[in-house]
Amino acid sequence: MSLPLQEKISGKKSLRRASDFLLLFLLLSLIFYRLLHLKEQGPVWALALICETWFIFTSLLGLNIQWSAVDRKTYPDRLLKRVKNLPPVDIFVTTADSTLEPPIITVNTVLSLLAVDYPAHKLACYVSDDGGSPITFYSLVEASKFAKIWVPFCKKYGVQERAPSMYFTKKPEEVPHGHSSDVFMQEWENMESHYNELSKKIAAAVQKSVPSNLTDEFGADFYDFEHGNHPSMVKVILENKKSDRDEPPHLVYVAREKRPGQPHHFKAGAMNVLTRVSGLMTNAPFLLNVDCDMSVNNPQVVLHAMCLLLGTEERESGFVQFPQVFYGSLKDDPFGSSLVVSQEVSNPLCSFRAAFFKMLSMFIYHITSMKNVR
Ligand SMILES: O=c1ccn([C@@H]2O[C@H](COP(=O)(O)OP(=O)(O)O[C@H]3O[C@H](CO)[C@@H](O)[C@H](O)[C@H]3O)[C@@H](O)[C@H]2O)c(=O)[nH]1
Ligand SMILES: [Mn+2]
Repeated sequence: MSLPLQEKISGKKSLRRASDFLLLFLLLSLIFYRLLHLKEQGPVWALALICETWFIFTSLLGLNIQWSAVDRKTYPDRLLKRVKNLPPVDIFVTTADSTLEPPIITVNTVLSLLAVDYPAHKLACYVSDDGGSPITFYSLVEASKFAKIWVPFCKKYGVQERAPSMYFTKKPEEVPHGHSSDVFMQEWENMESHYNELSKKIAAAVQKSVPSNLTDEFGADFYDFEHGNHPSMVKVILENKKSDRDEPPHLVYVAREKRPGQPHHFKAGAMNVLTRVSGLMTNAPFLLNVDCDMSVNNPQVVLHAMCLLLGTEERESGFVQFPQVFYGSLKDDPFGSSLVVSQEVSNPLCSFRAAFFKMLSMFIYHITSMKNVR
């Protein structure tokens, strides 16, 4: 019998459940106490009562979700042995404003995704640019040239952090197993200088606001692009022809049509367009959705997701949500902006970012909701 691709690990929950019950009991007693003295205390207590009731309601929802929470352990090595023909995955990256979301950030997100440990010809990365910005497009074209050396470097040395801006923040502490120190250091320095060059080119393009070499090679299409009023544009930046194992995946730039007065529905609208464009181009059965400022910090992320989506019992799963780790937050996170509690403890729901989806499940959902409407 073959070993499972994933295992559920249910920890001991009795202590946790007892403490949740105690907390709930205390909160309900508070509400009871407020109700008892509401008449004497007046409107301030009424307001407190409303707030506390809402708090208890949301706590109950959280309690409901975490009641039978389990940890899941996934086994990518078993997956690679068992599934010879891994399914294609379309990756969606959304960006909306080249000023608020500097292109170098989007570029790092895209590079980290292009370099994941998965057969490159099975991956296609679609970048939706709601800003319709030539700078973003230019940055992606430059990044695609860098990807041709970055992807093989990451795979050769088993780099863990595949967003170059993260990887080059410090010198490597050790030489990857089985490699010569001299050769590795030389390649590392070479790679770092190429990345610095890429960053400089992008910074210069941002400064000038129109990259000089956009005029001929690719710029022409952006000439009549007016912000918020332009036709749609789809450009294939990289095409993986399967000829070379180290070749990066497909990379496609998409700027959807925008017209004044037409609602564009923000990220949801961009995602809709991406499903249509990818449906015509690669039509993968799975998709991964990432915001432009999220890089991948585990190169096996797609394999881990596939362990959950391709198993037997897991056929029921429609999506796999990964937790997020935040960089650069304040020490001890006093404002809770890293969402540690909501992601890891109380609320493992789908946040529509850093999540894998099974296309078929969305399709089925669509059909069922259509039926309901009728
Ligand atoms: O018109 C738009 C607006 C936003 N985005 C993209 O959507 C993502 C999220 O938008 P952002 O403004 O960064 O919102 P956040 O608060 O950081 O994101 C959270 O909240 C959003 C809803 O407010 C969700 O859509 C996101 O998935 C979730 O990460 C980013 O990649 C944007 O580039 C677009 O593509 N088009
Ligand atoms: Mn954001």
